Amino acid sequence: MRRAAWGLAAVVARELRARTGAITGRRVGLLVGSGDNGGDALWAGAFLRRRGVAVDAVLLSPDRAHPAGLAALRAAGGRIVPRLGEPDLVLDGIVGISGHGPLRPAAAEHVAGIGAPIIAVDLPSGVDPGSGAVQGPAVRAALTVTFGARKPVHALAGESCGDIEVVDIGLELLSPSLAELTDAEVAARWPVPGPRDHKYTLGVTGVVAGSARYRGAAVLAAGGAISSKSGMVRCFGGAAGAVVERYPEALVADDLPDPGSGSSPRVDGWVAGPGMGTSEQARSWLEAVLQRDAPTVVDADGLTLLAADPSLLRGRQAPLVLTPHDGELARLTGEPVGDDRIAAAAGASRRYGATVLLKGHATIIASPGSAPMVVRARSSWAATPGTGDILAGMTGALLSAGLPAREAAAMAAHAHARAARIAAGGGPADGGPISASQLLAAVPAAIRALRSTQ
Ligand SMILES: NC(=O)C1=CN([C@@H]2O[C@H](COP(=O)(O)OP(=O)(O)OC[C@H]3O[C@@H](n4cnc5c(N)ncnc54)[C@H](OP(=O)(O)O)[C@@H]3O)[C@@H](O)[C@H]2O)[C@@H](O)CC1
Ligand SMILES: Nc1ncnc2c1ncn2[C@@H]1O[C@H](COP(=O)(O)OP(=O)(O)O)[C@@H](O)[C@H]1O
Repeated sequence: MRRAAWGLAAVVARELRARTGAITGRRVGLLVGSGDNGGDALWAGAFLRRRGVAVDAVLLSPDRAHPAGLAALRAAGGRIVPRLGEPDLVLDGIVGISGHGPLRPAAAEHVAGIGAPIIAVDLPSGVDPGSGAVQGPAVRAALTVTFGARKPVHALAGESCGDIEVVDIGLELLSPSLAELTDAEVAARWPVPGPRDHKYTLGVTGVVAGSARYRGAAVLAAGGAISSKSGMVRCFGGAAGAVVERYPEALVADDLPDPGSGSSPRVDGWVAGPGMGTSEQARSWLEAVLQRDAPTVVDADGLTLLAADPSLLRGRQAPLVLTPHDGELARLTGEPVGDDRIAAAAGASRRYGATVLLKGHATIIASPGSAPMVVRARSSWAATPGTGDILAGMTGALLSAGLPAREAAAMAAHAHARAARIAAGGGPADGGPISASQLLAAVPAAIRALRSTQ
């Protein structure tokens, strides 16, 4: 605990200097709960006293405050107070990762009275450690300091956690229960043509998308596939004309050829659903795609059709990726997504025997038999119509290149989020509004940026 608290105190001292220009003479308030999390805050307070910081602590359960931490703070000249005055920074040591439920009323009252930035110890108290859900009063931190490794809550509740800082405590940690690819890992797996490659060797992507009503969805899905890698893209459906107008490189047809006809063109991975509607025609196209022995992404209207008739998957063996938003996941499972998005995605994954990519600010990827993965968007500018159609195309392009379903989904979401940030012109100020077309135009730049990390 002392090693963790030492690291925590070092971060607090750094933040004090960055935010106020000094350490000595500044004021730090501690909100201290009954567990080890409170102990970390108390010990950190004791270390900060040695650097000339005035430290006041509110004990939310005075009888159960960590005895050694409390003794150390008192010995170092820290004060126990009924309320925090006007500190420069506050440490939230109310509850740690064994906490549950929103802040209790007394803690909530103290938190509501704080005007200073809050540094959360391990996680912002009141946020559910497993799901990241905020179901009542909770701390909203400027910075969260955690120990040893990030935990799922840090990805799932990014807005409550603020920036995340991991303090090394020299322990051999178990592998995280929620995996996340780094930029370099995505870049290393991205399909890149070599000297012996040609237009067929990186995989042909088939896109069944669009209708008279949703012409744009076909253009965006095809564009997502075309922009993600070299290799051929074939588009089928009621908006094929719109696709080829925008992308002369796409091979298009109004109908899906019968696989038994002999004239069926080669396709190594499919995308089915964006904008294709839920007509009888759309259903029969989805059925035809799902009967083929090639990896497939089902998105949008394809998910609605699948939810209405799961027997469309009968006999299917080839890899399948489903890319629902919350509404579509609810259709697939028959119940609302709820607060535990990992459990919801994992449940659908088991039910359909598929990799499920549940879209959102934290996108969850659940695959049968594997640890769930998360992709953090780090910006919310992608929340605009048509961006999901692009993601479906990108995922299909990676599947057709031969990547396993779970990796293809996580890599596509990772590059998609990067493209959104590039298009928004981010930086510390987070940029400004984008349309789906602008996100699509930034996909090659996102891949270049990822590859430059290698
Ligand atoms: N330019 C084009 O051509 C474009 C064409 N597009 C195409 O349009 C077709 C319809 O797609 P769609 O997703 O808009 O409608 P649909 O599946 O009926 O569900 C919508 C309902 O679900 C719910 N909902 C809950 N959570 C949600 C969430 N996180 N994100 C979104 N919705 C959420 C919400 O209900 P609520 O919870 O508000 O009651 C909402 O009313 C599809 O083929 C798509 O490809 C679009 O891509 C846009 C660009
Ligand atoms: N608040 C948000 N923050 C970050 N990304 C978001 C947010 N809301 C949606 N997205 C992303 O935008 C895309 C929206 O997809 P979707 O809902 O299918 O839209 P559409 O059907 O209009 O294409 C997904 O990639 C999703 O992860």
